[in-house]
Amino acid sequence: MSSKPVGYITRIEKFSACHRLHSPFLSNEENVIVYGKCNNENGHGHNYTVEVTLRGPVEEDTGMVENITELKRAMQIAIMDVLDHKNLDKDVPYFKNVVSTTENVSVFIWNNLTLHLEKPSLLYEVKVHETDKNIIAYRGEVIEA
Ligand SMILES: Nc1nc2c(c(=O)[nH]1)N=C([C@H](O)[C@H](O)COP(=O)(O)OP(=O)(O)OP(=O)(O)O)CN2
Ligand SMILES: [Zn+2]
Repeated sequence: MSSKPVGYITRIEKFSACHRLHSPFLSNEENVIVYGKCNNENGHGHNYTVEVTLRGPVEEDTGMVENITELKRAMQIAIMDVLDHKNLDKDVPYFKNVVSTTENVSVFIWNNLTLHLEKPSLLYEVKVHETDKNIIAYRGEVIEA
């Protein structure tokens, strides 16, 4: 029986976007209490950093888990083309009824990458830095509610 080493490859992209944290499930008063300054009616902006990690065997023939050029291509389509320089709430249909928290931005990116990666089963983690201090990761896990 043969075995292959398992590698993790990560690529980073940065995008700028604005948004407003406002839940349709809460009253205006509740939104102010929950989101504070982030509920500002005219929104606010971030310079987001996204780290996407693929996990898989280091293939003997190529020496790679996946060609980073392929990851770069998929991230351009699934992240940059749809989120960079956008108003998340108004320009991205997914966020019409989904609050544009960094958790949900991470889930959106994960879902979109699975549609555009040549080998979506390699997707291991999406990590989004909303600010230098606020960082959220999603690994495609769900919990039955
Ligand atoms: N669980 C989450 N909490 C919060 C989110 C989020 O996406 N998920 N988002 C926000 C706001 O969007 C807000 O913009 C965060 O910015 P801010 O508080 O200014 O960021 P910092 O903590 O880095 O800034 P300080 O310098 O520490 O004030 C809020 N919560
Ligand atoms: Zn914000």
